Amino acid sequence: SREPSLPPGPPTVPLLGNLHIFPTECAHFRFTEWARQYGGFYSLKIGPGTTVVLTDPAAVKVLMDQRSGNTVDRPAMHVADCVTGGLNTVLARYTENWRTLRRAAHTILTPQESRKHLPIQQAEATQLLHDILSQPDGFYTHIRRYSSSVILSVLYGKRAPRYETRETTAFFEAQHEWERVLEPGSPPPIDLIPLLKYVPARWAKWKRDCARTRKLQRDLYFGLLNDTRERLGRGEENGCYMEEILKSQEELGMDAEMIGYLGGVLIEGGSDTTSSFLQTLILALTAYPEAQKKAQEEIDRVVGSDRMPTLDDPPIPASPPILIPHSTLAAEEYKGYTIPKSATIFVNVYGIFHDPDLFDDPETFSPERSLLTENGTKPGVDGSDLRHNLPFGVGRRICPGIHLAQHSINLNTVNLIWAFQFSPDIDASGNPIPPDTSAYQRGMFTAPEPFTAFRGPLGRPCLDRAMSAEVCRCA
Ligand code: HEM
Repeated sequence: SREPSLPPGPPTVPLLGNLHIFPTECAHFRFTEWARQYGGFYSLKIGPGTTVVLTDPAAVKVLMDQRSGNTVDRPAMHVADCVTGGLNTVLARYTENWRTLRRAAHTILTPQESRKHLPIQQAEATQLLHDILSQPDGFYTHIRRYSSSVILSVLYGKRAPRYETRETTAFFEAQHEWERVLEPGSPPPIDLIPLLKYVPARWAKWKRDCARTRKLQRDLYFGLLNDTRERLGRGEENGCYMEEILKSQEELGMDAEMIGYLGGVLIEGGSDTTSSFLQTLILALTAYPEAQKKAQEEIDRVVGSDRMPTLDDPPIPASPPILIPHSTLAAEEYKGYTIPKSATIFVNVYGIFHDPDLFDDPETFSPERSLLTENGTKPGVDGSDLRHNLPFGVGRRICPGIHLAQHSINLNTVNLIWAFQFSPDIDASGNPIPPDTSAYQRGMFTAPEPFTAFRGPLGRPCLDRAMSAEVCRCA
């Protein structure tokens, strides 16, 4: 049962607590329903353990940003340790290894360093326009090619000129297996019943899945690292990030194992997040033609037809539904309640940005709301506890790739709206079939289900000129 010192939550049953009603897919919808019932700070009992869900910007600010020293940990995840030996920065506990990996990631991803990668992003963004123009139906995969090519170039100086490039397909294969391993409900509840760790592999499918995923990841991450090391040995530097890390390896206190996984987590962090945002953007533009029209008019006013957009043109925020869970290092007091040590904390970003008390008509895609007030809240409502970059995380765990990601997002958002008209499919009677904006793939790294969107180029003379050039397909 729920301890009296915990914030309220759904009624519990013996032994399981709330485990039997814990959502295993699209958790943000259920988390949001409960928030409307129990408030922005409520608890769930998962067996003997405690989970806290935050859907209140003030609670997020205090507990996750201001008291981040205590909420910086991640919950135990045995399967992640089996696959990466505790060296995946995103899922790692608050250990010395995490601090070392995080420091190293930070050195290349500062605002100044991120600006140096802009020429790569601009070149890849131009190829993205070219690819969509020449093969519109493939826009979904062209976007995935874009994001993995940017991160592979930044890290290893190696492009992915095609979606079928060896490293890209190897990455998507490994990522697919990784997502299956991490999918809630896919492995048995090992973190709740640690005895399950000792079941022999021949009876534990999850162990065989972990071993296969580990091999796929290591083949790719250490293969890329070895290529870089060998290139350095031949004196053929190309100025990529992993060269810097290899050169300052001792100073950073990293061994080869850590460097391999650092590269891996940055490929993972930099690929599907960025592409999911851009796919979501196209989904929203297709479903909300009025919003698309307004954005095009604004871009026409600022950019026009004679030049392509640049990064100084307008920005837009991104939004994953729930942040990666955090965990407490010690008990934490808030509003008269006590969150115990080792409690799991979810920040329900979806629930916050869909709160009708904070936002007018929150279900509607309406970017212009951000022009009315700083965080897009209703006029007269205090939105000062919100942060526009909340979708990138909180406290000491905030996404280190935020600047690189913002450049990709801003550049491609403006490019896509400037260059194309996205519109829904048409049925047999000629009526538009609006895409389902809530159809998202299940799993930890969510993205819209593939959808169709007719798109026509907007007749930009300078786009035509740029597109008539040959696109370099070399790596
Ligand atoms: C639209 C793009 C992106 C979004 C929305 C995004 C979002 C996030 C979020 C929500 C977290 C968890 C923060 C938390 O626990 O509070 C995170 C962590 C992380 N991200 Fe990103 N990210 C993006 C792009 C990138 C890029 C481009 C990179 C690498 C170049 C990257 C690398 C990482 C890493 C390494 C972590 C783990 C941080 C840690 O746990 O210490 N991300 N990201």
